[in-house]
Amino acid sequence: MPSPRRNAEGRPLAACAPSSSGSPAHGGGGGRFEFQSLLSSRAPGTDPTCARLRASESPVHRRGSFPLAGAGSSPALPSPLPEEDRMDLNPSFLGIALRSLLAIDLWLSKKLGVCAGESSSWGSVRPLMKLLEISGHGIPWLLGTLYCLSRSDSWAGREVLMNLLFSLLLDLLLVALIKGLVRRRRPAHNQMDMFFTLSVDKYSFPSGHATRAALVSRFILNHLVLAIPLRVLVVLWAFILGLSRVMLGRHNVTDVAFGFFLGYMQYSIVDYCWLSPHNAPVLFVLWNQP
Ligand SMILES: CC(C)=CCC/C(C)=C/COP(=O)(O)O
Repeated sequence: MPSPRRNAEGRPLAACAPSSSGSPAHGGGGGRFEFQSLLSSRAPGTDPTCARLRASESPVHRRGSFPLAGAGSSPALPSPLPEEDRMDLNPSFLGIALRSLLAIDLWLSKKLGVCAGESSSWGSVRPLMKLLEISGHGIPWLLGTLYCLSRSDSWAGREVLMNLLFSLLLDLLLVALIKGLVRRRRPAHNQMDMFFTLSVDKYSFPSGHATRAALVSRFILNHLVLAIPLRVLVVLWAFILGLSRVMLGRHNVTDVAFGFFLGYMQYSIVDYCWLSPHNAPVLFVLWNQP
């Protein structure tokens, strides 16, 4: 005989989720996530699910809301809850895994945030980290690319720079979009003293510096002929820039990890949509106008 399901406090849920319900609670309900009850930190008194539960536990409510039982004939029969409530109460493996990952992320990010303030354990390195921050900021990269474009006198150079400009703009757009959608706050230990930010930059997921570092370094490695030591330096710069985001307390580790992934994928998009005088002649002709 299967053992009754249990809620987050280990209490059996058999009364709320009868096994005859078709068991949507195991994720069969159209692929819906089930971790709402795990992620919810609402006080019991304010949680509508809890309110419904308490009501269903009341004998008065039970009798009145289960007409098939007949008034007084089966007072112990539970009232069936709407399907979505039963699913909410069932902690899934995915929910537990996500919560654990989040806890590790927050713990590790706090540990690594050693330059988050002047008085932090590595506070003396903070100015250096802030210099690195500027090296991955969008403004110098955009201005630098525009300047080089204006100075470039070869078609090949102009093509590469035009695509770098397109990459940087695509990156800004995607990062702003995701930050606005996810709205994850920056770590509590971060000091918001960054150079030139947009309004979405109050959010931390994903790290814009990490996406830019991955995108630009992949771009450079693919389009610039560099000696091996310089190629290593480019990769090191990207990695240290990402690490410095966590050390400065600007980001959690997962913001940077996802940022690297996103930047890497962005380059694939740029490569796929590569702009050239053949497929985007207007751009190149316009740029050549006096
Ligand atoms: C205003 C422009 C052109 C870029 C903003 C660059 C910026 C401030 C990104 C935020 O980076 P993190 O998400 O790594 O903190």
